[in-house]
Amino acid sequence: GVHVAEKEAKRDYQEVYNAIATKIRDEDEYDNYIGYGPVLVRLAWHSSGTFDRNDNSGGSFGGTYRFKKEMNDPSNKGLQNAFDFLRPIHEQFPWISSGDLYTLGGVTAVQEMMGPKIPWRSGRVDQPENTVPDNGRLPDASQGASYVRNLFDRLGFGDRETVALIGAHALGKTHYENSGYEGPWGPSPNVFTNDFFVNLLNAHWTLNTNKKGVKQWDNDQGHMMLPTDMALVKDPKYRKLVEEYAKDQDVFFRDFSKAFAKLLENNIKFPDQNKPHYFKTLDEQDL
Ligand code: HEM
Ligand SMILES: Cc1cnc2ccccc2c1N
Repeated sequence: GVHVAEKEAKRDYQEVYNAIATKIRDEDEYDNYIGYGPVLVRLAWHSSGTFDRNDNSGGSFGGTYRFKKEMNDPSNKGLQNAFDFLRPIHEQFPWISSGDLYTLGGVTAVQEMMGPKIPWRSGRVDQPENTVPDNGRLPDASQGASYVRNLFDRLGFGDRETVALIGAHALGKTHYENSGYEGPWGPSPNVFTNDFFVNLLNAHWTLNTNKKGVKQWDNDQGHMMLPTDMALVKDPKYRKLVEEYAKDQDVFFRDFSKAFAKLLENNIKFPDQNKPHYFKTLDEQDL
């Protein structure tokens, strides 16, 4: 059922943001100098993407990613790097819940990679191991548009929100050892832009079977797209949205911010007194 967030305690969440942001800035060598930003965004998404609106199960509230059943979900391969990155932050701020930490990690990463401000509320409460949702709720990259539409409908999202959210694939890369997909990263692996949409529309894509026997789309500049990425330009309704975001990065940023905040808060009711935080970036604080 829907969880009720606990009333916000007198805590300095900007301090936690700054600790995460400083660590992202310092540890820049991870993944061939992409850094930890993208994998932190993916952890926030995967810890929230287990939500099912049909029975109000899953979602970020209980921080259940910390249990091995969820951590070992094949869809979560590679996220251990984000979990290990956040461990010393959790030791420094033991009062923060796992769910708040995983989602705050994603918000910090988006903003420090020059993405839009993401409003964030605290109050998630760790839940016990017997509340871990079943594996298999996170999306399969080999599928087409109708699968994507159904999966994001289960998460409570329409077409606009779905296309905006998948725009996060401008960040980071795929890794053979995690998902069986491989590709040198996109044009801006650690800077949040609308490049994913521009790339989708402008490059010449060919479908190949990679050395792991997995089908993926490759282009002449060495970038790749997943089948579910390509579905966004094959489906006429999705394609309209891809064109809109490729033309106007500000509209993409506005829609992404709303959808990402909603994703991180699915299945949670927040008390009115828990106002959304709009965190300052390190640059904005001259740190
Ligand atoms: C149809 C929906 C989606 C599918 C099938 C999908 C699938 C994948 C796959 C297969 C990878 C590569 C993982 C690896 O090999 O390390 C990946 C990476 C990533 N995904 Fe998605 N994803 C989806 C939606 C999203 C959404 C909604 C977000 C965030 C809002 C997101 C953020 C990321 C990021 C940031 C990475 C890069 C991680 C890294 O560089 O380590 N994805 N995704
Ligand atoms: C350019 C591009 C396309 N698709 C992706 C899917 C997952 C992760 C990264 C991606 C990426 N950089």
